[in-house]
Amino acid sequence: MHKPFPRPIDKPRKRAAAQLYLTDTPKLPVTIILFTADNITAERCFCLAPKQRKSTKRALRTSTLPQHKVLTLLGESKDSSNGMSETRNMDGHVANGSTNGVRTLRNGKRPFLIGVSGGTASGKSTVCKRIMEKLGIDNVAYMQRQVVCISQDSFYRELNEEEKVRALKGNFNFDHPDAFNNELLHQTLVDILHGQSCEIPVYDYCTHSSSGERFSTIYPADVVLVEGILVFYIPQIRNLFHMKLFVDTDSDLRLARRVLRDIKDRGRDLDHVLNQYTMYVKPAFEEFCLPTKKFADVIIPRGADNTVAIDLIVQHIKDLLNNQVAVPLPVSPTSNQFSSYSGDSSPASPRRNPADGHFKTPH
Ligand SMILES: Nc1ncnc2c1ncn2[C@@H]1O[C@H](COP(=O)(O)OP(=O)(O)O)[C@@H](O)[C@H]1O
Ligand SMILES: O=c1ccn([C@@H]2O[C@H](COP(=O)(O)O)[C@@H](O)[C@H]2O)c(=O)[nH]1
Repeated sequence: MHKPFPRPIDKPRKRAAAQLYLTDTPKLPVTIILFTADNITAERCFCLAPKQRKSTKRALRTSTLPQHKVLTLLGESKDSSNGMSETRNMDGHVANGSTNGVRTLRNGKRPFLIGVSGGTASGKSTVCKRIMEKLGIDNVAYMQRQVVCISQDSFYRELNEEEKVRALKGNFNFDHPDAFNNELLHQTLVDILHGQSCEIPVYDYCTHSSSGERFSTIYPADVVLVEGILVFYIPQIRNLFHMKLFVDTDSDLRLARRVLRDIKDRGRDLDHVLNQYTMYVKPAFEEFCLPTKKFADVIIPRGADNTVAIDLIVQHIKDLLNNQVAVPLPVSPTSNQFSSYSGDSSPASPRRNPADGHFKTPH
């Protein structure tokens, strides 16, 4: 359970710099993150009218007020008793029921990012699902989950008309690193590491596209699982993970599972699945996915059948959540043309990867 909020300020000299993250959708709550000298200390959601957003942003830009002052300025109710304080808008109205506050991070620490890779239909999603089940997360409301899971598939890039026609015929290579919007995935993970809520596109395998209108919100969580065939391929993305898992399942079994799944869930027929598999999926697995196995910290043979491996990982996550494991900094990209993750608050010095600095597919 996280502590009641606003928390008592134990050290008066600690000042909070507040940062306001605005979403483009006016109806969505804005997220305000309070930083102190050592780390993110709290994150709150507020529903503000557009005008209020502007003035609040201006007021907060240079703020070095103590936390409770910042929250007063924002109109937060002070009489929270259950750790999920009411969030009020600037007029003092309850914004959205009583449990709409986004949870604060585990003692203000940065989230722990776990990458889960492996070939198609190796069981990546199933392994993540088992981990969540064993942690009992699936019974917890989305906003309050300590562990969340996202898929690289949400970050497939938009296709042009000609590519769409080819995709519908099974003639597009969805297993090549360039099929993804890697910049967006990278930026999303950087935002997650900074404790921000993120919106990720909802991908439709039948139309091979994200609608552009449907998003799912990822709320700040202590542990974030990121699964996908190529999450370890791009160094800037790979280096953001604190822990890397590779699900290693026999390729015949993967093909058999893929055939059944793609026909049942992804609107394909047998010809389509087999053509795509032989033409693109298998060669790309060998060229791009399999070579990234060497980056894994833990290889999970037989995927979700490997209950011993899953139990060990679950135990590690539990220890993390109970603060019994020191969280290392992920490798920080030195220079990046898209965004930067500055893990500047940790004393640990980041490991550097000589391949960093160029955000493109390393052919
Ligand atoms: N251990 C398992 N035993 C039986 N079926 C499984 C197992 N793991 C995964 N599957 C099935 O195989 C298919 C692919 O699994 P999934 O977890 O979606 O793989 P990935 O995320 O790696 O593509 C799904 O239909 C899933 O239900
Ligand atoms: O529009 C699409 C997008 C992706 N695919 C295939 O999906 C897999 C990756 O997902 P897994 O869950 O890891 O299997 C990849 O092999 C693509 O070929 C697709 O067919 N159509």
